[in-house]
Amino acid sequence: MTIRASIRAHRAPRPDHDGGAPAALVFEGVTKHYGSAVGVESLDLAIPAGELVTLIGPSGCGKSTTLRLAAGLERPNAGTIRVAGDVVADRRRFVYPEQRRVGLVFQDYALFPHMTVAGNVEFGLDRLGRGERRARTGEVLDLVRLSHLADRYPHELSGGEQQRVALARALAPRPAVVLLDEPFSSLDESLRAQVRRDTVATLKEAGTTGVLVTHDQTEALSVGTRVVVMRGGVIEQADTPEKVFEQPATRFVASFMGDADFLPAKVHRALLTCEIGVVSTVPGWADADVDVDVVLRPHEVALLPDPASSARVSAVEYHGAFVLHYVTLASGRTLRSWQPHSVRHPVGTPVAVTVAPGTTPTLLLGDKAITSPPPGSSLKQRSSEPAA
Ligand SMILES: Nc1ncnc2c1ncn2[C@@H]1O[C@H](COP(=O)(O)OP(=O)(O)OP(=O)(O)O)[C@@H](O)[C@H]1O
Repeated sequence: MTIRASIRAHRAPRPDHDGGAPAALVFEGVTKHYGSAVGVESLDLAIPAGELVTLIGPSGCGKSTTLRLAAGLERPNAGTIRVAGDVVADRRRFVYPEQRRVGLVFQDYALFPHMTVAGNVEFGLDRLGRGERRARTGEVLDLVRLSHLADRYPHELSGGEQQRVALARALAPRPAVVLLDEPFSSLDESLRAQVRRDTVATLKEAGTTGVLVTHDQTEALSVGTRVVVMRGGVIEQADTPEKVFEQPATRFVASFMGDADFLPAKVHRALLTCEIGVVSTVPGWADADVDVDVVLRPHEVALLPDPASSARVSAVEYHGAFVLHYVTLASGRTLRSWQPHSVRHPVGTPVAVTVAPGTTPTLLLGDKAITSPPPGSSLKQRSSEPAA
């Protein structure tokens, strides 16, 4: 089964409905090409109401194209896009951005400089009467805790406050989904975490579905109720943050979402072994005999000085709370290991390398993760095969 097919199957029975209520945003077989460049290819994704989905992937993988298609800033070449159950783009139909129930928050906020905070928020509410417009503006400014700055102009606000105005403006018309394109990237590190927490809390409080594009792996994992990892215009994996990190579907996801090292390994009679010895048992693989690669993350690798070991610490990087140790194994391959702040093994120290207890490492066959023995890897099967 291809990854795309498996993602579809996993959303059964109806990809665009969640217990009767339509999903907030649905892409069905959506393709967008720019000449010969692939923006997105046969994209299938259903985002239930109330979720906050993070979109992540390398530069050029199609994140912004996905948002722009949802917003109505691009027309798909093929496929169907639905917002809150309504078709907004397909072969025949195309609903313009201002008529879609989507709100947008961009990296640069795009506030109108000549309008006050209240003016900026009221701007998208022109279909309401004056009284209702004022009341709704007051409500969303309360929500983002900016009521006291309603009469200021954007240049009189901090970056974090401008971001909150942009969010209030996006939320004011009660959109079915808010699309956020790297909304925190122009904020400095110390402010970013606070603004991020405020934004997530505001979206939750408003009960609004969000799709957030980010370059930052930690942000994708910590903010999203679901993380969508893209590559080359297609979805590699769409899952909970825990699954994406702990059970990556592919070699690419394993290496893109956090640090990962790969070692050739073998599963024989339910025992996973590689160059560092026995890694773990693999329940349910009692009859298997198969060569795989094992994915080891630095927090799963334990070190202990051992003069008899041929593995050596080859580099040490100080990261503050933790210290990253690079270890060169007898084969010349390198593994990384996070050690607590107080532990520093000098370069050249011989170390025994083991896997932290309780680790259930991901196994790869080629570039895909496997959770059960592949066909043809059973010892029983092989012993019953007639000799050639
Ligand atoms: N207007 C355009 N004209 C031609 N090609 C485009 C256009 N917009 C996007 N592309 C191409 O489509 C692909 C996807 O671009 P997109 O902007 O969606 O990627 P991205 O994942 O958002 O990248 P980044 O992280 O760098 O912002 C890229 O190969 C890009 O060069």
